[in-house]
Amino acid sequence: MIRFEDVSKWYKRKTVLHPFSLTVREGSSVGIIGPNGAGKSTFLKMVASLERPSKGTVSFYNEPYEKVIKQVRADIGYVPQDIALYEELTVKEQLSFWKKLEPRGVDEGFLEEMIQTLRLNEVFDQRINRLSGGWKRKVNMCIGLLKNPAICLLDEPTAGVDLAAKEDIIGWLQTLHSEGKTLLYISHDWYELNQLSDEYLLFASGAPVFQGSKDRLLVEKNELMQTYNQDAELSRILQYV
Ligand SMILES: Nc1ncnc2c1ncn2[C@@H]1O[C@H](COP(=O)(O)OP(=O)(O)OP(=O)(O)O)[C@@H](O)[C@H]1O
Repeated sequence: MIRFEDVSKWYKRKTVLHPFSLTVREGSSVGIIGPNGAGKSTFLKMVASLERPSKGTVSFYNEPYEKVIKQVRADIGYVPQDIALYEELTVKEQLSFWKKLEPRGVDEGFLEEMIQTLRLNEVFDQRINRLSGGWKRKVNMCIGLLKNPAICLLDEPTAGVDLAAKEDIIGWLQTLHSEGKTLLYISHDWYELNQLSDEYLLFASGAPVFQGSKDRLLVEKNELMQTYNQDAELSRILQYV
């Protein structure tokens, strides 16, 4: 349902993603892995339509992106790696601020379930600047997914959080997956990846070099390590599969 065809991306003279093609199935939960700087975030931003390809085409629902742009915008929720919250607001104020910005309104039942699962009600009246990194990341996630999106994109959703917050976040993402939503998330954490992914997308040196199940990754990992033997970080990642 999401298809990249011969897509590449460059900034000025710097090529960040070399030409690649891939498809993401509706309802799949895709763990995006790879060394720093391999192009994972740029790829995710292109799915989110925050970045456009320099060359090639992206289609959603078998239609070119340009034709279904409105539906795509409505269907996508993006949780950025960087937390950008208003530090002076309480969690409650923060959520109501972002709710007002949703053009189609918010499904209150869904929001309530997300708040409960992430236990945000425990810190509802606290200002953001008083919260730990784990709570901030949960608020950040709640805002990114406020509109109950069919396609959930998350850039390192559990980076820097403690185990309790991690369990909450993983639990919520598992719920979304079980409801048939499509999940794409970047992670460096094999615990999280094992809990959530039914498919892996591995980036190396500016291109996706593997897409498939964990079983297939296990079969192909030695070959991948040999092919990219200059990339010590990639070998390190694959050692933990
Ligand atoms: N707006 C930009 N202008 C120029 N270069 C960029 C821009 N955005 C990303 N890059 C470069 O593209 C390359 C890939 O970056 P990207 O953030 O996609 O990698 P990543 O795999 O997500 O890395 P990380 O794991 O560190 O987040 C990096 O070398 C980065 O410096």
